Amino acid sequence: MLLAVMPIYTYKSLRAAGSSGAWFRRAVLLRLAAFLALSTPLVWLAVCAERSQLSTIAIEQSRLDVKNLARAFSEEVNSTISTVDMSLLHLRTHWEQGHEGFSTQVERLNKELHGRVIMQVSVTDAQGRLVYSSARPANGMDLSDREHIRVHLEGHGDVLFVSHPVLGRVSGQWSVQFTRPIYRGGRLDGVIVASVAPAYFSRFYADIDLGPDTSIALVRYDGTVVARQSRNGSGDIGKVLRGYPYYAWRTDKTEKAGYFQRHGQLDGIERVYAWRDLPNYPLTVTVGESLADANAHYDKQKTILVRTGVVANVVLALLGWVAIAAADNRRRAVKALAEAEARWKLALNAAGEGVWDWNLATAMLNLSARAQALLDVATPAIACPPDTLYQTIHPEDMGRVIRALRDHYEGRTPDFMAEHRVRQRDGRWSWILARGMLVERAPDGSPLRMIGTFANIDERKNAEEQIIHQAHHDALTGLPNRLLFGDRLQQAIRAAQREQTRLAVLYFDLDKFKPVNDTYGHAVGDALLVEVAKRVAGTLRESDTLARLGGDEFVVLLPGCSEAMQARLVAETVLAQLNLPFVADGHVLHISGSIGFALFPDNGLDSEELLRSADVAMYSAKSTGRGRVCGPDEHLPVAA
Ligand SMILES: Nc1nc2c(ncn2[C@@H]2O[C@H](COP(=O)(O)OP(=O)(O)OP(=O)(O)O)[C@@H](O)[C@H]2O)c(=O)[nH]1
Repeated sequence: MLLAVMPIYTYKSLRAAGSSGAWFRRAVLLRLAAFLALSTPLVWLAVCAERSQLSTIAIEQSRLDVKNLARAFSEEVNSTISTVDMSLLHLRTHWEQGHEGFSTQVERLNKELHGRVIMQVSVTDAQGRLVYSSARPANGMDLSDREHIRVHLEGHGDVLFVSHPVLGRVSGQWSVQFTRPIYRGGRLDGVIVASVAPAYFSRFYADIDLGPDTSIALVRYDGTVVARQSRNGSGDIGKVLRGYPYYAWRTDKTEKAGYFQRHGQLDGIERVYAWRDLPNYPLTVTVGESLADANAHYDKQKTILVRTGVVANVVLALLGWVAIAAADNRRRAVKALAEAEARWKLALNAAGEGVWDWNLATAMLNLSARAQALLDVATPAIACPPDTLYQTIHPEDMGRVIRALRDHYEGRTPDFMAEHRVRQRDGRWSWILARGMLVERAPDGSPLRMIGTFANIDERKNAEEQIIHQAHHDALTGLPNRLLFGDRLQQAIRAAQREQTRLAVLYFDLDKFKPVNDTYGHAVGDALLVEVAKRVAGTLRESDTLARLGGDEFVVLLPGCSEAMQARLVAETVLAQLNLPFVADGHVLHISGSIGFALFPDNGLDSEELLRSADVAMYSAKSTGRGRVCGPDEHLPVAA
């Protein structure tokens, strides 16, 4: 059958349709390339966005750091300058009260301040000539041209002045001059000068490692670098910075602190800067952390991010490859399935077979056009729960169908096959051969889906029935033959045994039949035999069986007959019919018959014995004159 050779595509077989070669198919590789061309930029866009986010965080963190440092630095520097200023005021008081013991005061003060700041102290007269120096003997040198002296000689009031850093000609050391005017009697009497090494202002940060490119500077109101802690060491002291936003303090006093980001003027390094004005002095502190240092804190995270991107890209590529290869496999399998389906449907249609697909989970039966015609249903999909099969299947076939289904479900048969009748819409029964096989089971093993075919077998069934009929019936009269009669007689005997009843058999042979044949021909003899069968059958009950054993011999089974009298009565009735004239093929014929009968169990305990008894009785009737009925007890006359 076609079903046996056609491929059955199940989910498993679809999966199996894929092969390792699928990975390297051109179509798969092209799709993978397209997938990667789309997904890779997305992955790296995400990585770049995250890296940029980290850079933003780095700069924000850096701003916070430099802001805090600028505040701390400004407080420290302010404290140092206050110390210097307080010391100047203290020494000025001494100087104003008299010059004696002034050197001692200076030494004592330096001792007290040791560790915080060490100052050299000088004093000029009202003309700017040096009258005292803690570093060397006063030689009356004219210092009136120096900015930090001149500013007081010009009279700008009692304010602290901070000078440009000056590189000592002899010492080679930088110093910054802090000066205040000296008054006597309300008039300018000179200038007191404290010289301080700029390193004092940034020493506090020498030990703080913010990164190699961090810059901490103290800048004068005109942009002059007073002190700077950077990779350049003290090399930048005295240089003038231009164009920085913190100059605004001179015009716009509202801004006292702020940020900016730029390339450093002194070393070209890009930094995040925080600046803050000293509250009481014309100085600004700046702290700058290089972007490279700020970002270095997040280098590890950035490296991890890049590695994550690489891993994500690889994983995405592999997953994409698997998914694309699987999709390609499935597409090919489905295509192969469609082609195969088309092929075998064509083959099945050509063979006149209908295809059915029964979903047991939804109880829906899908039918091809041919299957629909065979079942004689109006739609290609019908509800068909297993317990409604009896509505369409012939009751006599139902048990066989259910058994075949159960055998297949339980694995005893490789496929399902059953021949059964189905009811047509006009009420007729039509024979079909149903074949099928389970293609899907639930995880618990219960059947989910079956597919199969229907074929109409009416013709074969009719032929079979005809053969069976011919094997059991007499071709001339249509009566049961010896075989069928023997079968029915055995069944009747078994029933009589079970029910403790009796039955009778008549055995009769026509008298003077041969002359009919001889006189009118065989065809007339045949016609007479047919008429005899009809007439005798007409005298019997439906439950009786009239059979032709051959020639002009007939038997009758009387299942309900329990008395010899009854049997005799039936035999007499049959005989009366045989004695009546027959018309066969236009000829009026007169025959008769000799009838013997026997009873079960009286005259035989099985069919053969019983028939033999009836035959013997018939022979008695024949030999005692013909045209009569004889029972089993009526013996043959003793031969003369
Ligand atoms: N026409 C016809 N004749 C048959 C058929 N079968 C057997 N015969 C004939 O039927 C006759 C039966 O023989 P007998 O029963 O001895 O002949 P009979 O004349 O009835 O003799 P008795 O029974 O002694 O009265 C034979 O001539 C057979 O050839 C048949 O199917 N058709």
